[in-house]
Amino acid sequence: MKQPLGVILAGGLATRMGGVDKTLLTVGGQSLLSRIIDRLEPQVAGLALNANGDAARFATGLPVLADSIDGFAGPLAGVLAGLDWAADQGADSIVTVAGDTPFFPCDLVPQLMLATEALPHPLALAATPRDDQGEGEALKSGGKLNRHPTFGLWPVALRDDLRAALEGGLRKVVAWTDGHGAGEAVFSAEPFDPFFNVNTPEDLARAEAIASGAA
Ligand SMILES: Nc1nc2c(ncn2[C@@H]2O[C@H](COP(=O)(O)OP(=O)(O)OP(=O)(O)O)[C@@H](O)[C@H]2O)c(=O)[nH]1
Repeated sequence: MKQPLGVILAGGLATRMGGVDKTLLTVGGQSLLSRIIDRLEPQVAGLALNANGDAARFATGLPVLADSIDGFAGPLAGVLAGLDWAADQGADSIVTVAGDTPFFPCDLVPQLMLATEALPHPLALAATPRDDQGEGEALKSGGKLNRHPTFGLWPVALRDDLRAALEGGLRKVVAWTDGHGAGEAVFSAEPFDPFFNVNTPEDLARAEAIASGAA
């Protein structure tokens, strides 16, 4: 399988953060966007940012992909924008990461690719053990997992299916991935959940503490 392209999802409204661009917030003196680029770039064949509105505000040099589905249809709209871009590039798949999640695993992409080896499509979501059970228990096959719908591997071959689903009103990511037999790549949630994301000012303070080694 070819190395996927990477797409950073930053197309949401960030209402809990007062409508600011969360990717431009800084943690440890570095913007979330720059942290995410540093972590994702070595794992993918090329990168783009999914965001709506004026693209110039990001000033990263990355292509900025706007949603093609009207009315803030959620992260799947960003996945679709990424798949359309990837099709133009002649790529087979993309990996998405959320633009408000600065500590995602450095082996995200290879683990997602491994999780789809025996599947008809390169389609998988990242997951971590649920909080209410021990890590060892959850990592055993059949353990209960939290899936992270913005961290996935998505096949270009399913983009027309995804567009039709979105145009039909589908918004829930796992409803679509479950319908296509998506795999799961399971990551440790210790010492903290690597998919912890910054939704509120309190989350930003926690991210600062993690980055400084205090949490
Ligand atoms: N392209 C796109 N991405 C979205 C949309 N809504 C949310 N996202 C992205 O999906 C991820 C999870 O988003 P949410 O936490 O639901 O929304 P948010 O905008 O981050 O924050 P809230 O408005 O406070 O819920 C983030 O990476 C968002 O940028 C959308 O309508 N379009």
